[in-house]
Amino acid sequence: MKEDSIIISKATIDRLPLYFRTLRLLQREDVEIISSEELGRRLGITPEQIRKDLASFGQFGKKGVGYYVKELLRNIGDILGLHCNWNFAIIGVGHLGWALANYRHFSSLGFNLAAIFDVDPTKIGLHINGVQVFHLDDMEKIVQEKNIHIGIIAVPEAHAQEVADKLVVSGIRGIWNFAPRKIRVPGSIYVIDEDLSVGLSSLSYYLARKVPPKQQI
Ligand SMILES: NC(=O)c1ccc[n+]([C@@H]2O[C@H](COP(=O)([O-])OP(=O)(O)OC[C@H]3O[C@@H](n4cnc5c(N)ncnc54)[C@H](O)[C@@H]3O)[C@@H](O)[C@H]2O)c1
Repeated sequence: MKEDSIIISKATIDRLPLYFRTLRLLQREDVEIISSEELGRRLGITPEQIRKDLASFGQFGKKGVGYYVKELLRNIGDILGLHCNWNFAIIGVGHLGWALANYRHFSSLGFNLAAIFDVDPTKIGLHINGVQVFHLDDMEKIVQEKNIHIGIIAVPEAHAQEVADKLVVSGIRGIWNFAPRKIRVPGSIYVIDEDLSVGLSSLSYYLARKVPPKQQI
C-alpha cells in the first residue's frame, strides 16, 4: 500500500467506509468477485471514481475480472485501521449517549466501548450495555487504565470544551464531537464533528426548493 507517500483527499477517505460496508454485505451474500461497475451501481458512485479511490492505496483487483470481495474487505479494513480494535469512551450518558452506548454495530467494526463518563450522581456506577459509568473526575485514571484512544462527546454544548480539555489531558487521540460547537484542541488531536441537523437541514433545502432527487450531488 502506498498511502504514506501521497496525500489522500478527505472525500476519498470518507468513501472508504461506504466501500467497506457494501463489501461486508457482499460477503454475507457469498459474492466472491465484484466489478467496479457493479460496486458503483450498488453505491451510486461511478466505477471510475471507485478505481481512482482504490488506486490511491495500491493495486487491488484484476483487470477484466474485478475485485476479490474478501481480500478487498480486509485491505480496506486495514487502511481504515479497524484491525487496531480501538477502545473508546462516551462522555455524557443522556438521550444521545445512551443510544450510542447501546448501538451494537460499533463492536462489529472492531470498536470497543471501554468506559462511560458523566457527572450526574444518579448515573455514576450504572452499567450500560455492560460498561460502567464513571465520574468525569476519574477520567484520566480510567483512560490510562483501559487504554482508551477515542472519546465521544455527548454532553450539552456548554460543557463540550471543558470535556474536550479533560480528554486531551487524559491522553485521548481522537474525538467524535456531537455537541453543536467547535471545540479547541491541540494540533495533535483528531476531531470529527457530527451534526445531525446538517442532514435534516439539507433535506429541507431539497424539499423547499423542489430539487428533483436525481439532481442531488
Ligand atoms: N439527542 C439528540 O438526538 C442529539 C443529536 C445530535 C446532537 N446532540 C448533542 O449531543 C449532546 C447531548 O445531547 P442529549 O440530548 O443527549 O443531552 P442530555 O441532556 O439528554 O444528556 C447530557 C448528559 O451529559 C451529562 N453531562 C452534563 N455535563 C457533563 C459534564 N461536564 N461531563 C460529563 N457529563 C456531563 C448529563 O448529566 C447528561 O447525562 C448535546 O450537545 C446535543 O446538542 C444531541
